[in-house]
Amino acid sequence: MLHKHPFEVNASGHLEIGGIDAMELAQKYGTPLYVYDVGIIRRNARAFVETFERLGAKAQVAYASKAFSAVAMVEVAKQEKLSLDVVSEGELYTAIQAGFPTEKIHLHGNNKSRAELEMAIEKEIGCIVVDNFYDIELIGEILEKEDKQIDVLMRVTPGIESKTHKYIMTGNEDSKFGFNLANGQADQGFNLLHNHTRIRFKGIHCHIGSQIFETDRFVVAVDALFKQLEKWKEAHGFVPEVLNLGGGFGIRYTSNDEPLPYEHYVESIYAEVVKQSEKLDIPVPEIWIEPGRSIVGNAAITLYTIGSFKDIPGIREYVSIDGGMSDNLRPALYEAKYEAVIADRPEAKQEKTVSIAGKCCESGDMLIWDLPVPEINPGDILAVFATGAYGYSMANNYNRFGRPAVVFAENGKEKLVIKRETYEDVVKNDLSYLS
Ligand SMILES: Cc1ncc(COP(=O)(O)O)c(C=O)c1O
Ligand SMILES: N[C@@H](CCCC[NH3+])C(=O)O
Repeated sequence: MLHKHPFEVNASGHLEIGGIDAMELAQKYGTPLYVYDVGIIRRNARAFVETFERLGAKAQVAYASKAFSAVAMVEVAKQEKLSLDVVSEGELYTAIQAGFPTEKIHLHGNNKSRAELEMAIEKEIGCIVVDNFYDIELIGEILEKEDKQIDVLMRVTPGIESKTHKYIMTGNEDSKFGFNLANGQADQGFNLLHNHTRIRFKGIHCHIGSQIFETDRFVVAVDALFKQLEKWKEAHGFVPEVLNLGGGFGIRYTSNDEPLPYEHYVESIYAEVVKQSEKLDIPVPEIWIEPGRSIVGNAAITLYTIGSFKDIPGIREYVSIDGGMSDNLRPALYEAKYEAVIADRPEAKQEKTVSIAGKCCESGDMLIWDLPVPEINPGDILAVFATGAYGYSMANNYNRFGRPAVVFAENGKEKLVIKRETYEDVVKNDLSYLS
């Protein structure tokens, strides 16, 4: 284990990913390169699925594919018997391309288009999570036109502040997502949904935020949902079939992060749902969760080649790599922190502290501030840990860089699963103005 990250060093003293030497991967596929250890993805998925099984809970673990959506990833999710959370037609299309069972797909989104909803209804996906009144109207219209029905959950905003970056809080009252519990919007939504002739209203959903390190926020969320359910039971006799507590389970980016074992979240959520169901005198509903980051986050490493150096004596030394905010937006967007090692000597004695700069034309394109490193030179391969979630999925073509390639490695075998974008790819939608 390197700095508490789940990777090993091989007999040559090199970093190893899924049983493959990181230096070989960099040489064969070039850099920047995302490499996933598929064994870690499976282990993460099983921690959730097997805990529900052990507890005897009826449950669905839906991988939130926004964290990393790709045909190969969806195939692994399918193998691991996960359900799938998608938030767009593109993610839904990816799932369908990967042959994912549509009845286990759940569609989210705070501004679902008619085309997205039509596709979801045409493909008869398992569930649409309605986010607002416009959703209900559009879904109703499409179902009427197509003479169909569909299962629906209502996303509610419980007014819970989670301890995380404000850009990734979602359960607080001032949020663009969901029907607020406090101001009566959830009641209005309920009135539209529960006697709808075509919408099969199954229950409620809430997602309090992302990268959360404590179970008590989830317990508070369960309590908030049950407070509302009690009102709906008394007034309308409503009994939910499903409660979806979203995702948000925190992972280790740096050695300062101390994530909880995933089992703890499942156990706490389940215990509270059972307790509250008994109190309300209803059968324990099916519990759904939507982990994204916690399935893929710690499973990938990004490999970069080190290039130029700039030493400002008494201030800092900048070391530039061949990627940056174009393949990992998180440091620029959330001041997210990462750790990294030099791939062919990950355990070498650290000699100095440098700051790792991306190559985009932005002062804010800094991947890691103040990273301890051994003696390093241009051409060295830098391996950044825990880049598996919201890395590739938020990659972009800023400065017209092509997006990196993605490789899956497992048990000493590797496979290219996303090709590197070429410059032809980058200009493929451009049309000449003059000819
Ligand atoms: C509705 C919903 N479900 C699931 C997730 C996945 O969250 P995470 O990747 O933190 O598990 C998100 C993202 O925050 C979300 O908005
Ligand atoms: N993209 C964010 C998380 C967003 C969660 C999706 N609702 C991150 O990298 O942390």
